[in-house]
Amino acid sequence: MKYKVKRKQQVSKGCFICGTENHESLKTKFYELENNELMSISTPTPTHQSYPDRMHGGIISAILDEVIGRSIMILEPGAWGVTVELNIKYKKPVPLSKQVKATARITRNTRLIFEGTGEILLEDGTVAATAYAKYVKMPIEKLIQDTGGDMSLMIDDETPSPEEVEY
Ligand SMILES: CCCCCCCCCCCCCCCC(=O)SCCNC(=O)CCNC(=O)[C@H](O)C(C)(C)COP(=O)(O)OP(=O)(O)OC[C@H]1O[C@@H](n2cnc3c(N)ncnc32)[C@H](O)[C@@H]1OP(=O)(O)O
Repeated sequence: MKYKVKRKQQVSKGCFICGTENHESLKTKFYELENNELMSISTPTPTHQSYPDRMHGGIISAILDEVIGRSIMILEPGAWGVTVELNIKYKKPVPLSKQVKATARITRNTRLIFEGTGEILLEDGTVAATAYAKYVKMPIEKLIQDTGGDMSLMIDDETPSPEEVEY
């Protein structure tokens, strides 16, 4: 099905997944969709390899962690959390030579925690990995207190976004 992109999420400067100023980052972009799911698009490089032309399982897990963790912002803008549980099932190899898409949604949201599920999708729509994750909510002020509360570490994504996505 096709879904309209409602909003591009901000990215950060230093994060391993979305950091624009982190040379090893996947430079992942995040798109909030009309069905209240989040889609991420990542651009892997040889840095992210396990076996030749196969994305490392730890990197796959990091993408899923972030795309699920960011899905809370669709339901509750301004909410943040830290991962306390993450379960991944690897079903197909993920090639390094192509962009990698992931989708996620929140399945439970309480005052203290949230949970969600996500998938890595290959170009033909095949599900290459699935994930369940749980997060403990934490105010952003606490998460960035060691930087002196520098919110300029989060920046707008200036790259063009698709108007709609299909999966
Ligand atoms: C401005 C720049 C920003 C840039 C940003 C860019 C990136 C944007 C990313 C956004 C998306 C994020 C995606 C990746 C997010 C990570 O990768 S976070 C990194 C990995 N995770 C961590 O570092 C968490 C490490 N764990 C901890 O820090 C501590 O265990 C916690 C979670 C703070 C809990 O601390 P604690 O001392 O155990 O506290 P405790 O009092 O026992 O528990 C507090 C509450 O937490 C709950 N809790 C704790 N553990 C659990 C559990 N496993 N299950 C259920 N509830 C639990 C309990 O309900 C408890 O509540 P009460 O029972 O007291 O009512």
